[in-house]
Amino acid sequence: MLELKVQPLTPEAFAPFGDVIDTRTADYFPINAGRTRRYHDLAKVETLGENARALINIFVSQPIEMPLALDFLECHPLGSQAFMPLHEERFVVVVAPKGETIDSQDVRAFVTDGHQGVNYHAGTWHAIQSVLEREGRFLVVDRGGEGNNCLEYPLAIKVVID
Ligand SMILES: NC(=O)N[C@@H](O)C(=O)O
Ligand code: NI
Repeated sequence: MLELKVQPLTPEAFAPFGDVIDTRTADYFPINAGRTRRYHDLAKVETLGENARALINIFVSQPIEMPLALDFLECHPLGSQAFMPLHEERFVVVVAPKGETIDSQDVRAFVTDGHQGVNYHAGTWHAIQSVLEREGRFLVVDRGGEGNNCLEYPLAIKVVID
């Protein structure tokens, strides 16, 4: 079984897998007579295939127990998938590069700090949402449309936090 210890999420380390959504590291410009800071175009939304469209969702998830035991990773070949916590919830992110197969050497585990969201690029292998400590409410932006947009790859992983 592959055992991984989570590392703090950073945009650089996550770049091969997608985007980190974080107003603390993003540029903005003023709108609405200066009352609003627009943090603009923070992540690459991909909606591929027939009748593809962007979906706005809310996920309400029960917390996981650590160590986290995974028996598969999944991917969405036809679109990106973004998770943004609505109440500074922390969550565990396990990813592997897009591809037909997964090399265990390439799997990475991260933990967010409550201010961060993630956007998985189309095809990035990832664990299903794994929120820590308390029930989590997340804004989720992903892809709707025709075709199978959820593939699973069997892989046993134990994720530890420290
Ligand atoms: N299935 C679904 O909507 N969610 C998963 O893709 C996930 O990444 O949590
Ligand atoms: Ni997913």
